Amino acid sequence: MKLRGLYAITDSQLLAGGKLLPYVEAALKGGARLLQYRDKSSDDARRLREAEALRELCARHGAQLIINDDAELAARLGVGLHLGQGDGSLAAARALLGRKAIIGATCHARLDLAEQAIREGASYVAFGRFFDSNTKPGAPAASLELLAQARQLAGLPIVAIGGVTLDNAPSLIAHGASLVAVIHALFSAENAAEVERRAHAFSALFATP
Ligand SMILES: Cc1ncc(COP(=O)(O)OP(=O)(O)O)c(N)n1
Ligand SMILES: Cc1nc(C(=O)O)sc1CCOP(=O)(O)O
Ligand SMILES: [Mg+2]
Repeated sequence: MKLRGLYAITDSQLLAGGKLLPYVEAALKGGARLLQYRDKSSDDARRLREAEALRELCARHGAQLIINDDAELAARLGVGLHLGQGDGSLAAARALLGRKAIIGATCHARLDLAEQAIREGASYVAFGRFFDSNTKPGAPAASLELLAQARQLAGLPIVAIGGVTLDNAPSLIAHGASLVAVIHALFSAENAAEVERRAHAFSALFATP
């Protein structure tokens, strides 16, 4: 599967109150190619239940589910994984999940971290944050020039994250981003129909002329 397009990431606050499944389904209908389940709680039973439901939705829409932080849950469901710098060994996760699994790595604004992630078996490398982020305002800042440099270095898909909106996503794509990862500008919508409209608009930015 070619990794290119909208990468939607869930948020426990924005999707509270029964919005998780309808809003995610809207994002998938709008063309999201990857969906990351990002839930920082320790309620393992709920996390398993929700991740299973998301796996089913992704399968129905031809998208890939990625679990944030939790290699064991990803292995249990047979889906992908995203690891940050403090989230455990990428090489160990690759051994656990097998060579076909999608495993992504946070590289902040550092090409050396991307080189290391590539050596350890990453499927994509993620850089950010590129703009002011509602979700993670304190994340280290990254520049558009970095994306162009990463393009030279990595034969892998490059994910851009952090404050991505419909207005600024074109600059990220022009500088080499293969996927744009979005939370607030996608899921802060008033209703599921608006999520779908936004997802369509993000996806259209990747359409080849
Ligand atoms: C696609 C993508 N890129 C970066 C991150 C951030 O990961 P991390 O630094 O581990 O921070 P948390 O998301 O775990 O708070 C991500 N989740 N997804
Ligand atoms: C989870 C995350 N990681 C980041 C990083 O820079 O590594 S920025 C971020 C939050 C992305 O959410 P929003 O689209 O609302 O800014
Ligand atoms: Mg993490």
